[in-house]
Amino acid sequence: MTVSGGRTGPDSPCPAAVHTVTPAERCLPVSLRHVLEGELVIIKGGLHRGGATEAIRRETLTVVARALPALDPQRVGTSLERLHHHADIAQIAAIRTDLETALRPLSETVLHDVARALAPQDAPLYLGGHLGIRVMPPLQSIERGSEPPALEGFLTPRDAHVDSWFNTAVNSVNLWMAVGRVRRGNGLVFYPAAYGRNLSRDSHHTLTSGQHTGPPADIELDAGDILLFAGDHLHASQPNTTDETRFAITKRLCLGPPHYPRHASGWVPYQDPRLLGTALEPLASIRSRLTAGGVKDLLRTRRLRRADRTSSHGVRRRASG
Ligand SMILES: O=C(O)CCC(=O)C(=O)O
Ligand SMILES: [Fe+2]
Repeated sequence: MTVSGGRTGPDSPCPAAVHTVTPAERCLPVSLRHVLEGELVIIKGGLHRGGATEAIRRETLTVVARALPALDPQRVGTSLERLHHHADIAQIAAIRTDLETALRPLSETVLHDVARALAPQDAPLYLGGHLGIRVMPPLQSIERGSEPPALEGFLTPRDAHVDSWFNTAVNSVNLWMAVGRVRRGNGLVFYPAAYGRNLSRDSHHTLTSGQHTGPPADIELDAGDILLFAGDHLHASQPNTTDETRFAITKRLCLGPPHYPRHASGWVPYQDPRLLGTALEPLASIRSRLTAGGVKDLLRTRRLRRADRTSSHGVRRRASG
């Protein structure tokens, strides 16, 4: 693991507080309270537990083979990092979308496994429904103007932001799992000096310029490492200037019941895993639903359903009339 900073601006390199832990058989010695206080934690090889890294890569290769039937599987081999040599940006976008379905069960299993190994903490854990499949090809392999819109942070880089500006709880911890290796030039950067500060953003939910954030720190990971960070750490994708496609998966959990910011643009549920597999399972996400964000989301969904029904009625009437 390497942490370095000072890529831009006049600030001197900022040593991010990074703590590396090696997982023991059943337990991960990590304080999520410290993570929420700003510590960045790398669980070395955390995704290798139960063979998850290999299983994810295998499943991904199956999806790639299905999406690119003309491609000789030998040519991709096991090297997902070379995906951009075989597929253009539209094909990579389609593969990424397919992976959202193909990798969902495995990612859930990993989240539950990591959460079990992290317990006990000083508050119960709530597990997020979010799944981020982040496949980022080198920028130079993307023809200008051909990037699919609305995939910032998932296919193309996302500028500096904190996660609760989107749909995440303010007390959520991001499990950023490196499926392939992450190097300087294709990973994430953090602005540790900005943590906990009141930051302003634009309508695109990214940081407005001119605010003091201190120097960025970037982090290198080996395939299979899991980086834990507070979602409200200011962070950004590094535009991929390497010659490798970078692949990470994100899941999230909360320490204690989720708290949503008032001005979030969306909402995701978090489940109480203690209720899963019991008669109370239907109530597992109640703590997140009975919040202002959850109620707003319910009303929004109802409105959309009603609008959908009205327009399909209209279509039927028009069609039959
Ligand atoms: O992987 C990336 O480049 C963006 C990740 C991110 O913003 C997140 O996981 O919250
Ligand atoms: Fe983020």
